[in-house]
Amino acid sequence: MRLDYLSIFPAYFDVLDISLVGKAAINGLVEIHAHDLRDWTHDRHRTVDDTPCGGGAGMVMKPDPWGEAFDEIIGTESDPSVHVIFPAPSGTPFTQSAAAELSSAQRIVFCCGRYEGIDHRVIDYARSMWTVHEVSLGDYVLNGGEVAALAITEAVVRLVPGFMGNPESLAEESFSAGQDGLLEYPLFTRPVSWRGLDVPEVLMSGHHGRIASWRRDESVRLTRERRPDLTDSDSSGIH
Ligand SMILES: Nc1nc2cc(Br)ccc2s1
Repeated sequence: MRLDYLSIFPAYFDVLDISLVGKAAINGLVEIHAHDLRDWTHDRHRTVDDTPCGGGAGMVMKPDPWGEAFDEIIGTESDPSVHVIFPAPSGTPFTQSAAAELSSAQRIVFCCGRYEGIDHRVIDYARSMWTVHEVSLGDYVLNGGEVAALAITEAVVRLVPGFMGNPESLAEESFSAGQDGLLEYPLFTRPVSWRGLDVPEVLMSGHHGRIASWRRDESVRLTRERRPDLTDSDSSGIH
């Protein structure tokens, strides 16, 4: 899997060299390329933004640098196997299933907006050429798409076959299919008693049936408490 990042702050992605994703890069599972969008400007000030047509506050990212960067980084041929991701507050909520789908992609290009956002024609052009995802990480606004791109990267790359040492652990995580799309149950380890707080007895019983039942009940309880929106989804197993 090749991952490209287009940003006016490419140094944000240096962290990928030291994180788990860096390990995958070393193993050859992923190839990471960060690019400075200003490298595709031609004026002395390396300008990437301009005032919004129709008025309004703030600045909008000009389409020209993006188009030239696309030409060099991705090419000028249409290819639906290339996934282009635009993190944006107005995007579709990013989910574990979206991460799972992207984990089989061979090419992902992250376009990290700044200012008030990117000229919409950039997204329209990308849609005419590649598979585009406008995604949000939640109902809050960041200063740019870089942090969102890092979060999406981690969610996707950890699902790439061969990345996780123990792929079985993925099956029991929150939102995973193995968890019926529910939130993960509470976890405990030794010591059995810590500062007056004990591990639930059932987990020390060695009775696998009771343990499984307790964990399921806890997942259902937590999901109903914290994410009632998940309890009606088809994959949740609870209605
Ligand atoms: N939650 C998010 N906020 C932002 C802000 C900008 Br500017 C670009 C992308 C995103 S994703």
